Amino acid sequence: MVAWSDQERSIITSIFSNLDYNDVGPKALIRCLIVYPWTQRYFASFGNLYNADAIKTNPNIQAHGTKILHGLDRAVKNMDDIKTTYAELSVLHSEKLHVDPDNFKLLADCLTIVIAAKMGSGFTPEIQETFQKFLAVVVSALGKQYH
Ligand code: HEM
Repeated sequence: MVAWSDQERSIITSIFSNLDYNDVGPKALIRCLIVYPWTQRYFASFGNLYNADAIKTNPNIQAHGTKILHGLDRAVKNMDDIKTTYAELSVLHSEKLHVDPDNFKLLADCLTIVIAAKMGSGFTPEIQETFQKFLAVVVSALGKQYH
């Protein structure tokens, strides 16, 4: 089990409570699809992903980016049991969507970049340390049902 100090809990809660999910979620997913174009293959049913502009303005991508942030919100609210919280989501990504679990890390990195840009100098190394720990637990939990 992962242990969280009170300080780490308050850092994670405060980062997320200050985020606009409708802004940050789409930006992170858009960045992932442009920077790592092979991730586009999972979104074949989402319509036009022909170039960066098409990806940026695709309403299905925007909606899905927001959905991912709401997915992360569940981990924030269940920090002591992220593994169980994500068991079903892990099965979905593995068995139904066949998403290569390496991609979780790539999306997590894109999210870090978007949040760092938003927070500016407020995204101190200490804040990043806690945020990376949180994302590492999320990525590991999402990969748990792969075999
Ligand atoms: C931080 C990592 C991620 C989180 C928290 C997350 C969360 C979610 C959530 C909440 C859903 C909706 C599940 C449902 O409808 O019940 C979903 C669906 C999906 N995810 Fe992820 N996801 C992550 C990473 C990824 C990555 C890296 C990819 C592919 C590169 C991916 C591809 C998909 C696809 C294709 C769907 C189904 C979309 C649809 O057809 O509506 N996910 N994800």
